[in-house]
Amino acid sequence: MSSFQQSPAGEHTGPSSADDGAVPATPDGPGVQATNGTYRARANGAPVRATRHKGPVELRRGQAGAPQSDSMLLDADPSGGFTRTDPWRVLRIQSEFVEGFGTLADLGPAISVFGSARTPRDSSFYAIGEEVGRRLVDAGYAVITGGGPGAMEAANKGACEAGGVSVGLGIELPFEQGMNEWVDLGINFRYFFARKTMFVKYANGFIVLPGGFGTLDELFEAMTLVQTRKVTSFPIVLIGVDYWRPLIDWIEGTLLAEGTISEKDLSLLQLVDTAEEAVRIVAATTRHPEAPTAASGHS
Ligand SMILES: C/C(=C\CNc1ncnc2c1ncn2[C@@H]1O[C@H](COP(=O)(O)O)[C@@H](O)[C@H]1O)CO
Repeated sequence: MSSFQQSPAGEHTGPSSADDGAVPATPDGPGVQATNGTYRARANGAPVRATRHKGPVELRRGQAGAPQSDSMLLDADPSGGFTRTDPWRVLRIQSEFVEGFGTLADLGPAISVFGSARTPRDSSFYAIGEEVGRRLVDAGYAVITGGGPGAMEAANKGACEAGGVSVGLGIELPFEQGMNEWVDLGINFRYFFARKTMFVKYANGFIVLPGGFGTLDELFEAMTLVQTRKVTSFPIVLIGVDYWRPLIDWIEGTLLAEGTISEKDLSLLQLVDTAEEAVRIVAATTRHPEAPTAASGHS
């Protein structure tokens, strides 16, 4: 038996030998799905009994047998393989931005505080982190951290205990840590880059405590964004002169000396030893905030 391929407009697009494959039940009689996904009518050319509409497209005879979008949506895909494809990931990434923007839009003035996930609770930098959180709240800022342990926990603790808005932007890691207990408004991210956007978009400046690769990554991203004027009026304050001095010396002695950065770029960083100085600098450099409270609504 022979059959023909037919476009939705009803033009014949060429012969084919068919009687193969599954025959979907359609309102107009049976059809056969071709390898290119179109449907062709059987040779006996079922008469047009109905026209199926699919958005702006009209489908008749065999073409009308194409599965409906709804039924494809509701059909279980036993493999679940599509969730490991890039188009699906794009949607997941988009959902992280939607969730982040939606949750943080009303946050008000905020400062992101970075620092090592490994800072012990009995360390002087943990105490300084707590004081930073507390002083930021007293100055009218919400405190945003990575929501993890160490310096992040310290800043969240200070902010929470001072009655401010304590935000944690957690990251999914192979070794599950969970959000520290001092986070009152937490969002978990799968993707570092989506999370990093939130640190910058919803903060008026950065305070950076001693840290490792993660902290350096966040610090250098912020410096690049300020250097390239992707963000403006964005103070970056490093706490811990002894810890950061060798890095600053290297930046000065090598990067500046070799001309890979300019004098102006170097001035992006401010180096201090106390929470008080750090908060004074960010407060002086950012617009004066209205004081948000922990009760501020976020939907
Ligand atoms: C490695 C350990 C815990 C990991 N947990 C983290 N949770 C949330 N955020 C994290 C975590 N680790 C790194 N970060 C981010 O990077 C910065 C700290 O990284 P560093 O390498 O420790 O300096 C921090 O600001 C977070 O945004 C505990 O063993």
